[in-house]
Amino acid sequence: MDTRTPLATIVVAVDGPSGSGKSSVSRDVARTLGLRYLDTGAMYRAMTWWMLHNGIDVHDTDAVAAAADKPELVSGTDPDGPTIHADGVDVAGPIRGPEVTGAVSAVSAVPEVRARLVALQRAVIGDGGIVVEGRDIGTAVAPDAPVKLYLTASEAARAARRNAEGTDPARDLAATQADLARRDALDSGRATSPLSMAEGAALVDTTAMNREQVVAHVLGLVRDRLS
Ligand SMILES: Nc1ncnc2c1ncn2[C@@H]1O[C@H](COP(=O)(O)OP(=O)(O)OP(=O)(O)O)[C@@H](O)[C@H]1O
Ligand SMILES: Nc1ccn([C@H]2C[C@H](O)[C@@H](COP(=O)(O)O)O2)c(=O)n1
Repeated sequence: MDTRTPLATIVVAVDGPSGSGKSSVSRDVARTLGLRYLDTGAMYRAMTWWMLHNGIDVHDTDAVAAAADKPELVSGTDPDGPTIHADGVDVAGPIRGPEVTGAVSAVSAVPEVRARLVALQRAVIGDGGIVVEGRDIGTAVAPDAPVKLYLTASEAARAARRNAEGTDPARDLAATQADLARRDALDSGRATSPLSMAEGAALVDTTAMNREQVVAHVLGLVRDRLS
């Protein structure tokens, strides 16, 4: 069977733990190939921002479930400038703050939230031509994607990369590493669509690779599947 796919309809599914390089590598790959780019983590963060902004207790599963269909969430897919709006508000900045980061795993574990966002993600994917990154893209959102990747790196490497971003110079490496480990455990341990490597996915351990090397490797894997 010929499993090659035209570039215009390809779906590249990229999963992996926090800080493994999913967003940066996916954006570079999409930009290079002229594909769209979808950051599904930003959608879970925007949902979480909306819950906090509207006074919903993010640890009250019933309250989160009841509100899951309320926010209007719109994702822009230009890899040069991805956007995310909740009820018309540009939330790209606030969703990266500590309040949302601390609450997003709890909100993401609620099945009604996942069902809503998976439906939105599939609508954005449409006929393809896109790189989609998150935690469950190859396992749940687009299991038939022609290219499925699982990016990972050691916890120490991922923490060092996060700290090198310098957004919080006071933060020490051990605290960053502990936060990554906490979020990985919650994301891998939840009952619905836990973070795991999809069947047929290529494992890319980026611990000893720089960003350019990872992008070149991934571009090779994608080009192998193009018709
Ligand atoms: N191979 C690499 N070597 C060194 N630094 C890298 C590499 N890949 C990505 N980075 C850097 O590591 C940081 C984390 O990468 P990125 O945000 O892409 O990870 P992520 O998997 O999308 O994380 P999250 O799931 O938390 O959003 C960024 O500053 C990025 O530039
Ligand atoms: N497909 C996805 C994407 C993200 N999440 C959750 C789990 C993450 O901790 C959180 C934030 O994602 P990030 O911005 O760090 O990539 O969103 C998920 O459950 N499924």
